Amino acid sequence: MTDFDTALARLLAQANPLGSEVVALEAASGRVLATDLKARGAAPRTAVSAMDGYAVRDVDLSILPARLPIASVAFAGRGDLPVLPSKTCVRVFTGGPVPTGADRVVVQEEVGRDGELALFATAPGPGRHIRAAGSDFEAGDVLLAAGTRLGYRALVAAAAADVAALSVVRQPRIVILSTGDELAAPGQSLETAGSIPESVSFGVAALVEASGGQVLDRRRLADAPDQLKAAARLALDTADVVVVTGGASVGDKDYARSMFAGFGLDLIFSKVAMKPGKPVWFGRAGRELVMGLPGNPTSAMVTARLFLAPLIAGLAGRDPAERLAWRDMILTEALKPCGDRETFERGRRDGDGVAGLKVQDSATQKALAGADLLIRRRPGAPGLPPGDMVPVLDF
Ligand SMILES: Nc1nc2c(c(=O)[nH]1)N[C@H]1C(S)=C(S)[C@@H](COP(=O)(O)OP(=O)(O)OC[C@H]3O[C@@H](n4cnc5c(N)ncnc54)[C@H](O)[C@@H]3O)O[C@H]1N2
Ligand code: MOO
Repeated sequence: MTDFDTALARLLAQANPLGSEVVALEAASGRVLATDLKARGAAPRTAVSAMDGYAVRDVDLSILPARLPIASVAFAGRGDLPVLPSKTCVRVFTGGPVPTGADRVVVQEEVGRDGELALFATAPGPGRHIRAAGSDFEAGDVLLAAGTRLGYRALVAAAAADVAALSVVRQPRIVILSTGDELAAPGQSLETAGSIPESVSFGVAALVEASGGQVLDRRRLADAPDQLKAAARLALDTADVVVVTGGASVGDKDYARSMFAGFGLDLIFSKVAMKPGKPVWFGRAGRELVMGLPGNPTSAMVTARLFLAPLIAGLAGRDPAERLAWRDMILTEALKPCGDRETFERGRRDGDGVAGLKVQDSATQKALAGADLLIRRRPGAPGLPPGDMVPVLDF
């Protein structure tokens, strides 16, 4: 049996970004840049006005009041640079090009009008209201470095670089195989004696997607070795990571590992000294990674959260450590002593603190829904009173 930290270290050694691919900007949300993103052009390309008003030379306002004819109008989108003849002004709007020679834009609230004449009665304030060409960025500037996750703010910068497509880390493709004769599609289990709704793959798929992966396929499989082998072959042909649920333990029909044996499965760890989730295993079959999750739903989700989420994040080019951000939180209720296996107790937020759930059964599905935190407990740790600090992870 491998201890938890060793298993995690071995897993993280495999959690490296996959290759890159080019995607349209529209499809880039949440992806990770594979290369630096440089601006095609400067922003702004010419000096533009920051306000609606009148572009003027200071010398033309040296005697006040001043009356200046409006030489032309510059809305945002005007393609040529306006000319500012001496002793005139140019009517400008926010984002419109400011003529060369203009010292400032006087905001329109400070300017009167008499037909095509603009009337300047008072000295303008200190603001010039001009955004210089290239003041945001110059052509060729790196706007986003390789490794940047394209969240909603970064996407604005990416679009501003004036590119239509981006080189991003390839999204890991995942196939989930749920094994067990007893499994039925939700909505159909009551119709067959002995069957139960297959629940785990729904949680695993959502966790994979939240971690940056793409679920290609999800299959329910009976405990029939030939069928399992065929499904393993198909999954390895299409996926980067195959996740198998159930059949991880020592039962007579626990085939999860053996179904990959013919495809060169090399185990990286198998059985971890943790509770719940002891039967979790991880390996490589050729270029593909395979993870076996225990069938008990809470065990499956705890191990998926602790091992699968950082693995997918790392393959997707994200920092796996983001998915392992343990922090200390105050206990609001006492905790019992920990047994001899490292334990990931399910907890819930309780005000600013955390309380362990009453139900700690690894098969529970109802209590799982309310378990928003994991509390990490070292083997042999003593019971703890309310007020003590414990390490927690968002679950
Ligand atoms: N003699 C031993 N028995 C067991 C051991 C052991 O070490 N020695 N380990 C126990 C532990 S710990 C766990 S966890 C379970 C996990 O075993 P498996 O991975 O082989 O899981 P199954 O036997 O296939 O299923 C366990 C349980 O979960 C239900 N299940 C399975 N898949 C799903 C699914 N996709 N959706 C919903 N429910 C599922 C299944 O019906 C079983 O009730 O083994 C212990 N036994
Ligand atoms: O350790 Mo199992 O994964 O709890 O029931």
